[in-house]
Amino acid sequence: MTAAPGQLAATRAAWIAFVIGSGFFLFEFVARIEPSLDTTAIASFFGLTKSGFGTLSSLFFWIYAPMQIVVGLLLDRFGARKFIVGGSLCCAAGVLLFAATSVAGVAAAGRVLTGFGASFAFVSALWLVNHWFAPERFALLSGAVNATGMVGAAIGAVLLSDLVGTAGWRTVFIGSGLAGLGIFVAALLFLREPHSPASEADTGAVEHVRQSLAMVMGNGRAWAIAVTGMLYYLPVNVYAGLWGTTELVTDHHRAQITAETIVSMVFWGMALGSVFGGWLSDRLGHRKYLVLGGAVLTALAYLAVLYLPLPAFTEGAVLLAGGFFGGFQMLTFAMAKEGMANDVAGTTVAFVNMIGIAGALVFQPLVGFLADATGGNFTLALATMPACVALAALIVLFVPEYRHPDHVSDGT
Ligand SMILES: N[C@@H](Cc1c[nH]cn1)C(=O)NCC(=O)O
Repeated sequence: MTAAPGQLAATRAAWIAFVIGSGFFLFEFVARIEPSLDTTAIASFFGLTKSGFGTLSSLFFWIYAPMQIVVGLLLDRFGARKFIVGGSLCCAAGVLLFAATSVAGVAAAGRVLTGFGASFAFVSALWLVNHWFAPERFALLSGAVNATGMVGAAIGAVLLSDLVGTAGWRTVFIGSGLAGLGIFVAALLFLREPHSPASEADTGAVEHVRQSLAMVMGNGRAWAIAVTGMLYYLPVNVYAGLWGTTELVTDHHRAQITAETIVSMVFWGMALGSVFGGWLSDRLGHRKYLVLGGAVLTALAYLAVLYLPLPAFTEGAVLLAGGFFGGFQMLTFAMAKEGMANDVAGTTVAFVNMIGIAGALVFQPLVGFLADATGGNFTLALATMPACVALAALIVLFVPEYRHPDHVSDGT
């Protein structure tokens, strides 16, 4: 039997939305890490100290984190198209502004604009997956969105580092800003709005915010899953994203480049694991015990790397496994969203993401504080990572399995 032309057009529109949503996430992930590609040159160009440069770069997150819930509320009420178009334009404009100025204050405004635009990417991509595709494809496709960001950032960082060395950081920023404008044009021309509760929503803005927040933030199950996701996600931002390399250099006496290579395995593993975990979960039609099992194996992997005297190759292999099973944390988005009505899908995903990011913002300095307090013992300070992931496994054990009728497939 052949598909009707209308169905073919919808399938095409769904995949175009997936590619544009993932492409936007990939672009914003590159934009967020871009200043780290040449910290010394950028700091001296703007006449900044290390701490001044750190503040300039972190402005991205100051706006990105609180915007998450706002983005979720907007998507559920107005749909995704206009926010992906506007968000990608702001993000690209912010990157270009950063590259075009020699005034630190203007660069700071550019960084804020980048973070503001970027805040629409991840949640919008998951919102599009939710509303364009059948419920039993959500875990796989949301895992694929995550993997695009991870792989793109890992490959991009290597390629762009080389390019920064030869062409200079401003050229690289301009190139990536232009790529962001490409996403903007693609969204403007090709992105179609899916059918969703937002298409028919007619509640006033204040009432929409009040009702959606009450539904999501008043739901104990959503909180438990958000905290599970946050604890489970910590090693990615805190170990792999900040302190892991230092721990391997100071406590395991690895060379800097070896330590960086070992730590990068987390991101590769995470890209593979978020797709595989999503595929397996959709195939089994099950989430909870995959999150539980994945979290236990992740905790064991980090414990092994921290405490066993392993050769460098084995450390890399174990962190690849830790990243792989860490990728199963993406299932917390499916679990949370499926427990709620479809008209708060965006707000629910945004809430889980915001709690996850907030956790990293607290734990990055906390691990630094613990390392200082223990006389520079990073192994002990980072033992909080497997402990938190094990706690995530314990919490999810008590989360009831529930699927809202909105997320039961009608077979189409
Ligand atoms: N995987 C998420 C973060 C998360 C939050 N809770 C569980 N995981 C992610 O990568 N989000 C992208 C972002 O930085 O917004």
